[in-house]
Amino acid sequence: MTDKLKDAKIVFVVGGPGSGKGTQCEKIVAKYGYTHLSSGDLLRAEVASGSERGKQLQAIMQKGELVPLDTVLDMIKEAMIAKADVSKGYLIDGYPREVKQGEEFEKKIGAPALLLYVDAKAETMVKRLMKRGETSGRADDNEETIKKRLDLYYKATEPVIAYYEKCSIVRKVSRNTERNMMLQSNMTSVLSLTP
Ligand SMILES: Nc1nc2c(ncn2[C@@H]2O[C@H](COP(=O)(O)OP(=O)(O)OP(=O)(O)O)[C@@H](O)[C@H]2O)c(=O)[nH]1
Ligand SMILES: Nc1ccn([C@H]2C[C@H](O)[C@@H](COP(=O)(O)OP(=O)(O)O)O2)c(=O)n1
Ligand SMILES: [Mg+2]
Repeated sequence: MTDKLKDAKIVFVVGGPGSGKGTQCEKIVAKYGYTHLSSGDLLRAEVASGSERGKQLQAIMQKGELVPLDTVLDMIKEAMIAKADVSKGYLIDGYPREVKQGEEFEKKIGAPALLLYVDAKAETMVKRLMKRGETSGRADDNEETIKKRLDLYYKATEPVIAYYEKCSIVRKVSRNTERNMMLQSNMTSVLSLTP
């Protein structure tokens, strides 16, 4: 089964909540035709289905916590396989959330070619999420949960970036300033929204 993904080009997209991961991924899809898989979107789709598993997931996400590793990984793998015949590569948005998740992904699916690090200041992220919360209908776009998501990001997810820096696959795009600070690859040169 995993054979289908043997030569898949994989890009992890990592950044804090509201840093703009989803927004940047859309731009890459438009330019490079990659398949965008947002782990958060996959989880929200499961919640929307009304399944028993979805109900459990909703409770976890509403608290700003992480859902169990295996659940997310299985969903991502399933979605990747479904697109394997047509995909030029995959943008895995919002995963890994902790070093362990990255290790498991590599064991069960494969190694990433690149990690795109979408960087934004905490203040910027909070402001954007509060604004998005006015219309998103997302149960976790509220002040209290945003704070928990941020704390968890700094504690669990930032170490993921340091982990992959060791193998020099991290490309950073800064969403704090008007212009992109770092345009280190073809991939990031398409990332040009104003903050
Ligand atoms: N002004 C400005 N707003 C942006 C930019 N990128 C994203 N946003 C807005 O910020 C909010 C968060 O962006 P998303 O792309 O949803 O961020 P995300 O990192 O996917 O966030 P999660 O879905 O919480 O993981 C959205 O309302 C976007 O419209 C940017 O470069 N400039
Ligand atoms: N790999 C993942 C991705 C998302 N989640 C859960 C926890 C997150 O707060 C929610 C929403 O994820 P999403 O990536 O859409 O949003 P944030 O970056 O947290 O704002 O889903 C998870 O537990 N594990
Ligand atoms: Mg998103």
